Parts: sequence; structure tokens; C-alpha cells
Amino acid sequence: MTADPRPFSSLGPGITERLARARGDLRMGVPVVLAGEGEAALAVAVEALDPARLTALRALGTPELALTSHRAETLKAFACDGDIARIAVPKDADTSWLKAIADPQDDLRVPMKGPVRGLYGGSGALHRAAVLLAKSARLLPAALLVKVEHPLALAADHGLTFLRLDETMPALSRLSPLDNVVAARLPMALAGAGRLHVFRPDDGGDEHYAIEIGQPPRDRPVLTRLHSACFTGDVLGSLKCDCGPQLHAALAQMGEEGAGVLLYLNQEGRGIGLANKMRAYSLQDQGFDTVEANHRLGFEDDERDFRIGAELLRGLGFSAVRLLTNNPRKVAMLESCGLRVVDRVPLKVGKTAENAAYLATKAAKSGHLL
Ligand SMILES: Nc1nc2c(ncn2[C@@H]2O[C@H](COP(=O)(O)OP(=O)(O)OP(=O)(O)O)[C@@H](O)[C@H]2O)c(=O)[nH]1
Ligand SMILES: [Zn+2]
Repeated sequence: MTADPRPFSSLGPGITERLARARGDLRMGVPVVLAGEGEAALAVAVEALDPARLTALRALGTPELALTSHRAETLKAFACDGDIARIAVPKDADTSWLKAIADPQDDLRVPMKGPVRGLYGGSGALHRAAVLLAKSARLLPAALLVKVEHPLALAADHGLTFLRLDETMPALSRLSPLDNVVAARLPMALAGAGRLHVFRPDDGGDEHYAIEIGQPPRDRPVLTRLHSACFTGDVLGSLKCDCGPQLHAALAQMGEEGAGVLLYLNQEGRGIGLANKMRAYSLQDQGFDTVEANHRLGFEDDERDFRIGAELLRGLGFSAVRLLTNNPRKVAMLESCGLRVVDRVPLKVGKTAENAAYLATKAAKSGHLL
């Protein structure tokens, strides 16, 4: 478990709590204050920005748009600082212009958004933090920033969340401690007797679940499925992916063996959230594959954090697994977190005419084993 960085002497919110607030602020279109090395800015998520706030931000200075290099590439702009691009905002640009730059939905229908002018020189540190915050709020990875001179006073005067980069960046990459808040008996049609554990992260993020089938002994490798939430596949029976059949096959196999652990991580859409996954689906309907769609939106192919799976297993007392997966990255990530993966058990079910191309792309581009 990672130590909680909160100073116990303080009654006010620590960085973990202020980050949780910042996610809520960004989702509501409220700016947050970011303070770095000798520079500071107000940052707001483009997806949630309304015209009145844009006007108020413009009154403070010249706004700049922060995008990931993936999104910038599709706009024929270049990154200014590694993975981050800074884009000039024309004087007459309104929220529709900003949203069209951030959201690739209409790229093909309205191809001439530009020319988009990249800004170079200087640091992209504030921009990177703003984009990472938007991502962690499950919004499109695009933020509008306006440099400001007196960040603390501004935050205090307007009741805005204040974040220092030197505490924000480590906190964003830190794995939050997860508390096993409750467990109860759950009989299941496919797996038989089980117990569902709810794990709650200390950072106010999504809860994750571990379903124990039977009573797996802790001193032996346990048959494990590390499953990522897929509302469309798991619940609706979507034919676009293989998630539902994989979930059911894993439960059935655990039921047959009489023991197993199903880890259900709430990392919908490979960690980009359902709204962004549906944006990716819409791009797939325009001809892009699953990886290209993620990139056009500004995401990496896979934004999941599999450290959570390792933490859940450890929390339940397991140190070795037989992992049901076709994804070698899951094996590597669990091993790098100190879990022993003694066997990879293939899980090849649910191939349909509708998902054949999706599965082929995962094999060709993401290293999945067919
Ligand atoms: N972004 C995005 N996510 C998708 C798409 N199709 C399915 N997903 C998500 O992909 C994830 C699939 O999760 P898993 O089945 O656990 O993982 P996997 O990487 O396919 O590996 P294994 O199933 O273990 O072989 C879920 O979070 C789905 O919501 C898509 O086209 N785009
Ligand atoms: Zn799915």
C-alpha cells in the first residue's frame, strides 16, 4: 500500500482530496488553478466549457489550447513538449470551435478546422497536468489554459481548487490505497457459490470488485480473471467485442473448478470511460479501427491501470495466479507488481462476424494472442 500523503496536522483538504474536487470541477466546467515552476494558469476542460466562462477566462489573458500529441497529429499540428501540444486560439474562436478541435467526431465531415497553429518554446508542464486531469475526469483530453500572475489569491478570491504541480503530478500517477469496505455471499448461475468484495479507493475514484468463487486456498495459484468493465458487452450483449462471452466463460470455468477470483475493474473502454468509448465507436463507424479511434480522440491505445488488479489480489491474500487472458500485457503488469503468474489460460470465446476485425486489430496492434 502507498502511504497517504495527507498532512495530518491540516484540517483542510490534502492533494488527494483537492484532486478529487478538481475532477468534479472540470466535469462541471469550473476552472482549476495550476501552479508550476514560476508559472501558473487557470485550466478548464474544453468538453465542459460554456461561453460565459470562456468570456471570463479571456478577460484574464490569452487562452491556449492543450492537446495530446496523438490528437494534435490528426490535426496536422506538432507536439511542443513530448506528448503535449499547445495550440493558439484565434481571437474570434468560440466554444464550438474549441470543441470541434478537441472532439474528432466531425473531422471527416468538416475537415478544414484549421489551419491549427502550434505554439512552441517554453514548458508544457501546466498543459500536461491539465490534460492528465481531464483524462482522469474521463473527459476528452483537451484543456484551455490562461496564464495568471497571482494564483493563490485568484483561487482564494473565486473559491477555485488550487493545485501545485509538484504535488499534483506524483499524486496523479500514484496508486490509491483500496479498502475492502464490504463482502457478502453471492450465489451465481454460472459459478455457483461466491462472495463479492467491494474495494473503494481513498482518492474518491471508482470502486472495483473482486468476486471469490468457492473458497480458493491462499497458498496455491488461483484461477483468476482480470476483467475490465464493458457496459456494452457485459450487460447489453454487444456483438462488437468479446467481453460478455469472456466474462461468462471465466465464471463458468471457475464454477467447474470450484474456485477462482474474478476481478472486475471499473475501467470502462480500456480506461477512457463510456462516453469516450462511444465516441470511439462512432469513429469506428467512420472506418477507423479501435486503436486509431483512441488516438484520434487523443488517448493512448490502452489507458488502464492494472496495478489495481494486483492490489486487489494482494488485499485478498493471493500471491500467485493462473490468469485467464489473451493479453500478454496483463501478465507482464501483474508480474511487475510482484504477483506470480504461473500460467496464462487462454480465453477464446465470443468471436462474431461483427467483432472479427476488432479482435484482429487487437492481435496486430496491441499484441493480443489470437
Ligand atoms: N476504447 C475502447 N475500448 C473498448 C473497445 N471495445 C472494447 N473496449 C473495452 O476494452 C476492454 C476489454 O477488456 P478485457 O476483455 O478485460 O481486456 P483485453 O485487453 O481484451 O484482454 P483479455 O480479454 O484478457 O484477453 C473493456 O474495458 C471494454 O470496455 C473499443 O473499441 N474502444
Ligand atoms: Zn467489450
